[in-house]
Amino acid sequence: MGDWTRRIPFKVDISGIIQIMGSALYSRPDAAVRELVQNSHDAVMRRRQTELGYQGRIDIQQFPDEGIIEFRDDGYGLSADDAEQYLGTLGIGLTGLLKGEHPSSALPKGDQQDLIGMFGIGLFSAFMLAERMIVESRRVDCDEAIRWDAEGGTDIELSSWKREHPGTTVRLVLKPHFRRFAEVDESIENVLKEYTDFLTIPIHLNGSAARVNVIHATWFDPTPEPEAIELELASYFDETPLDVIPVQINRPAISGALYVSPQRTPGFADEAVVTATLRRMVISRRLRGLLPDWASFLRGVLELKECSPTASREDLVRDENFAAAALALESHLFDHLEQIAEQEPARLQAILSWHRYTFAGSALTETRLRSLLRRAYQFPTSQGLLTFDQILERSDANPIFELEADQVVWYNSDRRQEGWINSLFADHEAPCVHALRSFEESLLASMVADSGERAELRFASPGSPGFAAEILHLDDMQDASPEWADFFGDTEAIVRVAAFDENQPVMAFLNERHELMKTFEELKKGGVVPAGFQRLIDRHFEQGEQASNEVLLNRNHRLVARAMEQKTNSPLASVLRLLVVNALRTAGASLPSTALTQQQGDLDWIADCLWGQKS
Ligand SMILES: Nc1ncnc2c1ncn2[C@@H]1O[C@H](COP(=O)(O)OP(=O)(O)OP(=O)(O)O)[C@@H](O)[C@H]1O
Repeated sequence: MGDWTRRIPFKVDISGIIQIMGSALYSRPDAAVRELVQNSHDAVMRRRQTELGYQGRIDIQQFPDEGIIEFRDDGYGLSADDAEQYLGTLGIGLTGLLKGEHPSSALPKGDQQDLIGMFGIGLFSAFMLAERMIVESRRVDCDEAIRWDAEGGTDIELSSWKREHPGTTVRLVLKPHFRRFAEVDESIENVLKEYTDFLTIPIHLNGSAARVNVIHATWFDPTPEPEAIELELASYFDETPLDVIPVQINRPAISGALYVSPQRTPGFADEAVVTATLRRMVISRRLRGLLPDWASFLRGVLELKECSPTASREDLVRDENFAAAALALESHLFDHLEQIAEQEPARLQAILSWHRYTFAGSALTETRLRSLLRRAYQFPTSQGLLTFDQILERSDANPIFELEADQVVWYNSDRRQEGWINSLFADHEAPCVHALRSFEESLLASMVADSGERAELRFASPGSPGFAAEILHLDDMQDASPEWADFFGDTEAIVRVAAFDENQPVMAFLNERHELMKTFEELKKGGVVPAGFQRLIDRHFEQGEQASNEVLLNRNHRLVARAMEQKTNSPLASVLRLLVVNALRTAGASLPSTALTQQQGDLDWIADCLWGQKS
């Protein structure tokens, strides 16, 4: 056989496609209810555009005995041609053409923007629930009505029909295992509440005078009352907003409202969850990825006019319009928060303290958030709660001691030292920040780094430059000699000597990193350390700062002075070591077991010297 070429057309297996539409495109069978309501909505909207004073309504009627459910509207209706062209053509709907979504559309894109449909496939979702679908319709400008009758995949029967008023009735003869949609009110009510609450067209179930979709959705109005938004959000989401953020963005067009949830989210790995609507039809109640990661405490409803739904209308397409909406929302949120930082700082502080961990954690990577937090996030300090800007203002470095830094920010990270550090800083203009909660130390470090090269963060401990001179007013501090350092070795503390208040022999300073390391070692002894925990610890120590407790011996104290004049094997040296161990333990340090054994040895040695060796 020679070479050959043949042009073949793409082929479509209609019944196969309909089968897929009915089983795999939508994640839930009740999506068909939404699609049919949406078609009625569009028909009513079209008629509203042509007839002044016409309101329109949608009726859903269940016939439990027959296993039938009907969707009725008094909207624009269909002519015989419309029905032939659009009802049975997969992929083309008049709605999409009217909106200019389809390539063959004659209309400029942008007209008819109140209509929801666009793909020309939604009607077929009915075959998820139904084995047969009958559409009866009369177009507003036609005298004759039509009847369109189809079973999934077979030929469609189109015939003339009688109908008094314009509008459309879609009748579904349900598959046996979906008969509940004809029998149970709630099965329909729940779907309607989930998707259609915000539609402006009233929907009535089984002839009831009350509409099923009742939400006013003030937040979609062009100039809504803030109080009304707050009340409606509270009733819709069933929680009290801590702060309401109305959203009216023109480009890209987004409207709605967000609010700060009073629920503390478990961690900042969580995402904000918003209800997204398109032409007021709910697309998703858990839309992710739209709000910035740090805004996980936000909830709300947003109409995203320029975003596109996926074909199943269960999510939004992550395209450039979605990205633009996300960007605009982030900027809107910042503008809002920055505005309340200016106008109502107390309110912002209340929000920050409620969602402290989320804000502080996220501000580590978000510079704009961090600069907002500088003005609003309150750190506990030796002078009470202060924002970073207030801390920096009070932390001017003393030019006599500091050549390299304009500001020195002191911090303590160990809760047990809070009172002790406060007493040391009591007569200082500079506060000491107690960075006690997780992230606060890193947040503080990032804020100091943001303040320029001439701002420094220092640990409030004698090992830090300037601490002894500036804070303790000690200008003679020295390291203990190697012999003495070795003598105190088992305490694992760095020992220094200086002259201070003669009644206080020893000062002890805890180092939180050291203490953490000890806890970690204990854990290790007890068994395997979980990998995640190990990584956390490693990261914590990566910052590479010293990790030792510190002790200052007072050379003004009689006993210390005498002891240090002698050798380390003198009984007085052992007394001194007992004082050091005691000071560390009083401060809350965890000491190695060798130091505790040594304490017993020291006591025995002192007793031997006083009273002679035990016989
Ligand atoms: N109740 C109705 N009244 C008038 N026309 C209707 C009605 N239901 C369907 N149609 C017509 O049938 C077409 C196809 O409907 P279908 O639901 O398949 O697609 P669509 O609504 O256009 O788009 P999508 O797939 O995005 O929902 C519609 O565009 C509309 O012209």
